[in-house]
Amino acid sequence: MSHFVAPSLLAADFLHLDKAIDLVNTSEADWFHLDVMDGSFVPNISFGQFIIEQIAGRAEKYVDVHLMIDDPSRYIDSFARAGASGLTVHAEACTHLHRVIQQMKEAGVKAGVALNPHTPVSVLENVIEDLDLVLIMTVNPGFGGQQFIYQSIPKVRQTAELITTHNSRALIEVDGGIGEQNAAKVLEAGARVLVAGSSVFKSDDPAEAIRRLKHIDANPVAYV
Ligand SMILES: O=C(CO)[C@@H](O)[C@H](O)COP(=O)(O)O
Repeated sequence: MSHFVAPSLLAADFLHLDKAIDLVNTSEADWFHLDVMDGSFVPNISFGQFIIEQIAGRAEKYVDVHLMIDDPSRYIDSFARAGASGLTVHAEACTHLHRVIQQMKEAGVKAGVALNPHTPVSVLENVIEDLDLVLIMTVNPGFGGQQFIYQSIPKVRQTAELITTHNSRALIEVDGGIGEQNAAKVLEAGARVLVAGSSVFKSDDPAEAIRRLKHIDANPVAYV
């Protein structure tokens, strides 16, 4: 099964977001990845529903929205209405994670859960069957351009095992410090979605950077 490439617009030039959107639309990228930060769950503040609505209105591909916000249950419906195809909440930000997953499904979007680097995969044991996506953070969330944490690779493998054991359809997404130097390794561990911010938008040729990530040579483990 081939993998998906999801450029993160956080690393794009915000004065020319239209160009970044057109680039993703016309490139070999599969998804848009949009990072919502609230200045509380993570130190930075990025953008919210109104910007996402505009991006989604121009996007011709799957719109993957990563909510790095406290108590995301308050905003599931409004992000779904803004045009998200899928929403991902942080396990660490939800007191009632099972309920929030049901809320995403009821809102008609794909349901994802993200785990920070310190959070064990075992927190997903009782919800994995309901998930469409598991996002393994490969940096601490809140900033683009950080160093990939190599301990994430066995964690991706553990997640793939959990998915197989529970016969879940969830895809594994990796996010943070992803580029050509580590893409094969995470894919071989079981990742199916590569989020890439700096390695795409800070490169001299973003479309070519996307193309190279899409054509990475790897021997992925078999699951889902
Ligand atoms: O969620 C986040 C950061 O919190 C990411 O989506 C980053 O935006 C990825 O950026 P790079 O590490 O690829 O620059």
